[in-house]
Amino acid sequence: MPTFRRLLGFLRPYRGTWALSFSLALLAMLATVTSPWLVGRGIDRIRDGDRDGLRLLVLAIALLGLGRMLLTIGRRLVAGRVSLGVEQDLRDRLYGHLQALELGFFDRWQTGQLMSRATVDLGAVRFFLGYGLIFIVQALLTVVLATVAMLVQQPLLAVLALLPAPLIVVVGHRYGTRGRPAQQAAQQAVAELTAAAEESISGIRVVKAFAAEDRRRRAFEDTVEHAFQRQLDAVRIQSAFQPVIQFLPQISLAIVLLAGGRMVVDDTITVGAFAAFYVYVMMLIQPLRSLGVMLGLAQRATASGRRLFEILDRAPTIVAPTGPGLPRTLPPLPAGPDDPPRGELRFEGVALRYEGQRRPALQDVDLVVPAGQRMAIVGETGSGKTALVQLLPRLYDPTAGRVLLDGVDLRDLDPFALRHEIAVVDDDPFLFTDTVAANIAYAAPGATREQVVDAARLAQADGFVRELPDGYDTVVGERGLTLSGGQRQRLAIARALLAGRGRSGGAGRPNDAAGAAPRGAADAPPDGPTGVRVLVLDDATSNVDATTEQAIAAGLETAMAGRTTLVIAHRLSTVRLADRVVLLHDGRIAADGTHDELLAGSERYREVVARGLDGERLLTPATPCRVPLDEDEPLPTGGSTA
Ligand SMILES: Nc1ncnc2c1ncn2[C@@H]1O[C@H](COP(=O)(O)OP(=O)(O)OP(=O)(O)O)[C@@H](O)[C@H]1O
Repeated sequence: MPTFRRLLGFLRPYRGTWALSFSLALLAMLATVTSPWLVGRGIDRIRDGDRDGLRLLVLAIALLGLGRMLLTIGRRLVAGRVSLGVEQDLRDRLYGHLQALELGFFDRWQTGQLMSRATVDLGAVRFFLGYGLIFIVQALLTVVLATVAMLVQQPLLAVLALLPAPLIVVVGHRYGTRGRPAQQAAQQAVAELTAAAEESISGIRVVKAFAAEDRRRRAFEDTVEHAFQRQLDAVRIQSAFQPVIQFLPQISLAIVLLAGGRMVVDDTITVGAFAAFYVYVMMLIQPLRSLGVMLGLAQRATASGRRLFEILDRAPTIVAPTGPGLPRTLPPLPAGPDDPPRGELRFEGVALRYEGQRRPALQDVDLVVPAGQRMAIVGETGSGKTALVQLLPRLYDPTAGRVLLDGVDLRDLDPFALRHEIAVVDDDPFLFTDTVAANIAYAAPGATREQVVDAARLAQADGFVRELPDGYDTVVGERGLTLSGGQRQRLAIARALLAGRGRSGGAGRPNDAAGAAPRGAADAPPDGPTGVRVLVLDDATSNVDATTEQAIAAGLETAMAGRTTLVIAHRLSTVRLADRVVLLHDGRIAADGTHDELLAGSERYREVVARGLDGERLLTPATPCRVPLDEDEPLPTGGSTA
């Protein structure tokens, strides 16, 4: 019941419209209930041979019918507005809420589950609130008004005719208690089906690559069978109850024919009164029957509502903090050469344990990354590299300790504002179904075409983009399936290069001026990206060949210049982009220093290099690297691990 009451809460903004709809329904029902009485009077006029009286009554019946028609048209229009309004509100609220929820929520929910709630459940709720509820009210009104009319005219006959009514209520109630759980189970099964289908389609490449179509199909057939059985359970209950609910009103008709017919024969009532009564009972049948259907609708809506509230009640955990002086803002970006550089990162006693995980992904992480430094993060798979960088845009909050950007605890910042300060290039970049240009300009919607092309050129994407059928206006498919992994990665780098542009309003690149960039800053074009303090590259060049990678590295050089950069590195060439290397092991910092220092001093680093860090290339002194390094800096060869 609380769910039902909460669902009614969605009608609150439409109280006025709903009241209008209700009033129109009431008037229409009054007209409906009056007409059998007029029909009865008309029949008596026929018996009496009263032509004028009959004509008048026919006119009244016709006018009443016309009025009812107009009222119903108005009521339907008004109810339609309510239904569509509720649907829109529900969609906005659910989508807005999903957007506000933190990443951790999506770790535990299947996409298909969320999709089915956003479509199937939302549809059930809006149909019930928009139409179902008014049908129920209308049906109840008809029952009440017709009952009153019958009681006023023939109390005894009315009581006899209404004898089966309590039975209908009892059966309806039983139907409710047994039908609701069955409906819920069926809906859950359909949601699982949707989730399974979604996963099969989005994972189609893996399915095909491992020739797992048959296995996948069999698993899917099991899910279909489960959904089929649950729906069959619901149908069985429906099949047993619905016909009974339909049959019971027929008993009333039989009683009226029997008892009322005798009264006419005995001259206790007129034929007209009997006819009117008969029409009243007929009038009751449809609402009583549809009440059963509507009960089912109400049940479904309540079950769906519960599933929607399960999401809506899940409060986002990563939100803008409230309290005196909160959320805080970051110190301004440098406006001139004398201003301090920005982008300093501090990890103080940081630990992160993902929900439901026993082992922490990060623990006791103490780290200071000075503004403008480029730090490579290396480590075996699962060592916590991604976990560490995910803390920066507050995709997750640390479970212990704190992370500070330019002296401000990230938890004191509005995550929305913070994310404008940090550009991330993922290792599996997601592209939206949109043009190449729009995908590049995703983080900077105000960027001009020139800026987009510029960023693409720097990311070595311009060449292949121009060869696409519509160049920058080519729409790339879902997840950019029409592009290769390397091409997607280059677009993602271009996107990061553009991030923050036009937001800070400052001309040029703010951090350059203070000389924070240890190298490369001087090579950057004067109209480079602005505003982003921290750049995170999650093995951003893992999908491209060596030649392209070197070219991208030159572009990255521009992006990194003057801003703090954290690079998750799997290869030597990526490590070479950095001033400093941090080695993670089991979520802890195992070594920290330059590549050469670590090679010389850390046994574990040497192991990681030899086993995982694309060892061959790292250990081969001949590995070419055209990243512009300072002339006096020797190329790291890594030979010492041999
Ligand atoms: N969303 C998540 N929910 C629960 N556990 C997670 C989640 N993401 C990562 N983990 C776990 O946390 C640990 C650290 O994972 P992380 O992704 O940071 O490793 P990584 O060093 O980036 O590995 P790789 O090089 O393979 O990408 C792993 O044990 C992983 O299983």
